[in-house]
Amino acid sequence: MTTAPHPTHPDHPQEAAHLQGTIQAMLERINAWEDRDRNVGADLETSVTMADVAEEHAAVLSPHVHAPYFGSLRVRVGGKTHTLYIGKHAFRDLKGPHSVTSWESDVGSLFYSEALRWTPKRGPEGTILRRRQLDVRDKTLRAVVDLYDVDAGGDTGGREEVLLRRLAEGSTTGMRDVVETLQPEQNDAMRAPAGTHTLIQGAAGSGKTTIGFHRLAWMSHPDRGVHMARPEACMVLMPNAVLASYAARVLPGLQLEGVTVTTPETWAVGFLGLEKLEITDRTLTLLLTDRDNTRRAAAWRKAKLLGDLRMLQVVRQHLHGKFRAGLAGADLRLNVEVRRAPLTLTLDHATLSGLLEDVLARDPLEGYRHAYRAALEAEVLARANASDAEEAGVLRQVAQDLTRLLGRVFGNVLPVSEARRLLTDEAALRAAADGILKDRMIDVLLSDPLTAVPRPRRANADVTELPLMLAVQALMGGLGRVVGRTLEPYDHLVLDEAQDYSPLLYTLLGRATRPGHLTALGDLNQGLHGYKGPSQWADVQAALGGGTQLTLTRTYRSTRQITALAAQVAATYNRAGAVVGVDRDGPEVLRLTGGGVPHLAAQAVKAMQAAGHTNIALVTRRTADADALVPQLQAHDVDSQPITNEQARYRGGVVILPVNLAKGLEFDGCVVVGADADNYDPDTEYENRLLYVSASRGLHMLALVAQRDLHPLLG
Ligand SMILES: Nc1ncnc2c1ncn2[C@@H]1O[C@H](COP(=O)(O)OP(=O)(O)OP(=O)(O)O)[C@@H](O)[C@H]1O
Repeated sequence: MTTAPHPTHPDHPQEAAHLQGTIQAMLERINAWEDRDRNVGADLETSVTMADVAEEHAAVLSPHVHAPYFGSLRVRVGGKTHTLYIGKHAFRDLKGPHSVTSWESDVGSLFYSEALRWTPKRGPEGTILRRRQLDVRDKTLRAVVDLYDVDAGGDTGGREEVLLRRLAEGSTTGMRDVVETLQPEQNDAMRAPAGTHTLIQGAAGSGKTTIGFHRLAWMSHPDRGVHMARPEACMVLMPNAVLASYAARVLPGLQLEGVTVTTPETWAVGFLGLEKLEITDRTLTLLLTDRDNTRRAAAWRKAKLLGDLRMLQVVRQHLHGKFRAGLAGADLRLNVEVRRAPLTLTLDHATLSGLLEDVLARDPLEGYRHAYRAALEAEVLARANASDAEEAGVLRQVAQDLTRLLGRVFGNVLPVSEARRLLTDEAALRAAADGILKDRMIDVLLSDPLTAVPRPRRANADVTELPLMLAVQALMGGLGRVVGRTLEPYDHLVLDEAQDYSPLLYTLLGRATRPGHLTALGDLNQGLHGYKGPSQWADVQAALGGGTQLTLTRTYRSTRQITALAAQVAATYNRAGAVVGVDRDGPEVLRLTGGGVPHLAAQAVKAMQAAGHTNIALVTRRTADADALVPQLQAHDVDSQPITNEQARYRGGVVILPVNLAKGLEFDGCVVVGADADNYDPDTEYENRLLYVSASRGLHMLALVAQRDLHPLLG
C-alpha cells in the first residue's frame, strides 16, 4: 500500500524542488564516479584503484537516489539558521545545498529525540526550530508533515500521524527497518552509549528485535570512533532459525553486510566443534508433559542451577583440581644448546607448580593451555639467558618436552565429557563445589529429575548443559570469534529474546565480545523458558559486571483490538501491568466456533484475503496439527505452506506453523487454530504464555478458531 501524493502543506512545492535538486546532484556525482576517464592517477595502478573506489562509492549511493532522505531539521546555531536533510545514507554536495546527513550520525539523532537544544562537539549551543517528515518514494515527494515547529507552537502531533500511517501498511516477508519512524524512546535505546553493555526491556511488539539490528547499524557508523564495530565481526543470536532468516533480511537495507545471525545453540555447538550432536531441551519436555508438581519443581530447580553464575567457579575449581593432579610429581630437565654450549635447565616441581598457579589465578578467561605454555617458555628463555636472536632456536629445542608436559596436565579435557563428569561423579562435584555451593544445591545437581524423559538415540546434548560445556572450553582455549587459527573478541554481540539466556551464558558471552559491547533485548515477562533465564535484569548486570538497563514502554505491532485481547491473556502472568499500545483501529477479532476446525480456519483465511491481506498465518499448538492442516485446508480451496522445522523459510502468502516457530514473526492476519482449553491448558502458565504468542502475531486481523468453546481467556 502506498500513499498517493497529497501536496497540502504550504512548503510542498519548495520541498519538491529541493528533492529534485538533490536527486540531480546525486546523479551527477554518481556519473562522475562511474566515469573512468576522470579517475586518473599518476600511474596505471593508481588509476585503477581510484576508479574501483569511485565505482564502489557509486554503487553504495545509487540505491538511495529514489529516496535520498526522509526528514529535515531546521536548526539555529550561532545566530544562523540551517536546514539539514536526514537520510539513510550520507551525501556531501560539494557545490550546493543538497547534502544529506546520515540517520546514524550524532546530528541525525536530533531528528528522533525530543531535545530542543544540543551542544555540538565544537561551536556554540544549537536550537531546534523544526522537525519535518518528508515522505519520498520513487523520486517523488508524497507528503510533508511537521513533527515539531516552533512557529506553530511546538509539538504538532505529526509524529503520531506518520507512525500510524506506517503501521497501517501491509506486512512483508522479512523484518523492516524503521529508520524513518523511530520513536524517541527507541532512539535513546538504540543510541545508548557505546562501550557499556546495554540491557533493553520491552513488551512484545515494542520494537526490540528491530532496535537490536538498528543498534548494530549505529555501532558501525564512523562517528562511534574507537567503539565502531565492523559488521563482519558482529553476531546476533535469535531464538530460532526461522526468525533468524526473517530478521536477517533487514541487514542489506541497513548496510550491514556480513553480520552472523544465528541461534545460541547453533553458535555453541559450532564453536565447540560438535555440530553432529542433537540438541534437546528435556526440561521443557518434562515441564510440558509431567503432571507431577514435585518433579516439575525439581527439574526447574536443577535447570536454574546449571545456568547459575556460580557454576563458572565450580567448573574452574574442578579443572584446577584436575590440572594440579596432572602436574603432581612432575619436573622438567631440558637439555639445550645455547651459543654452541650445552646447558641443562631444571624446572623443579615447585617452579612448575608456581607457574601453573599464576596462570590459574588469571582472569578473564584466555585459555589455560596456551597461557601455561607461554609462562613455561618465558621461564626457559630467562634461565637460558637467550638473546632475542636465539629465542626461536631455544624454544624449538624444548618444544617436544613442553608439549609432553602440557599433555600430562591438560590432556583429556573435552567440554562434553568434562561437563558430564562434573554432574555425574559425586566426589568430583563435591570437591569442585566446595566453598561455592551449599550441600543442598549439590544434591540438586546430582539428582536426575528427567529420568522419565527419553534421550534421543543419536549423540546429544541438552540446552541446559551447553553453558557448562562452553565454560570448560572457555577456560581451556578462550572464547570469541574464530579468525583463522586464533580467537578474537566480537566487535559487538546482540542477544534477542534475552530473557532466555542463563546468567552463566551471559557471563561467557560477555567475555566473547569487546568490553561493554553486548546488547541484550528481551521481556522478562514473556519468557517461555524461565528455567533457563534470569529472574531479573540485576542478575544479568551481575553476570556481565555492569550494564545499563533501559525500558521500552510502548508496543507498535497490532491494532487496538488485537493488543487488548493479547493483554487479556498476558494479564494472568504478567507482573508488569498494562502495556501502552499505539491507538490504531482495526476490525473486531473474529471468533469462529462450532464446526470443523479446517472449515472454520479456511473461512477465516478467506475473510482476511477478502479484506486485502496476503501474508496470513495459521498458528497451531503442535507441529503435528500444522502438518495435518495443510491437506485439510486444500480441501477447502486454501493453498498454504507449512513451516514445521527450523530449516523452513518464510516466503509470504498463507503459512501454517506451530506456535514455537511463530515467536517473533508477524503477519497481516493471524488465525489461532485450536484456540481452546484442550490445546492450551489454562492451569499451566507456560501454556498461557504460548497462547499469548499465538494471539499476538497479527498486525491487522486476528481470528480465533475452536471446534467447541474458546479458551476461557479469549471469551
Ligand atoms: N518506530 C517504529 N516505526 C514503525 N514500526 C515500528 C516501530 N517500532 C516497531 N515497529 C514495528 O512493530 C513491530 C514489532 O517490532 P519487533 O518485532 O521489533 O518487536 P519486539 O519487541 O521484538 O517483539 P516480540 O517481543 O514480539 O518479538 C514490527 O512490525 C516493527 O516493524
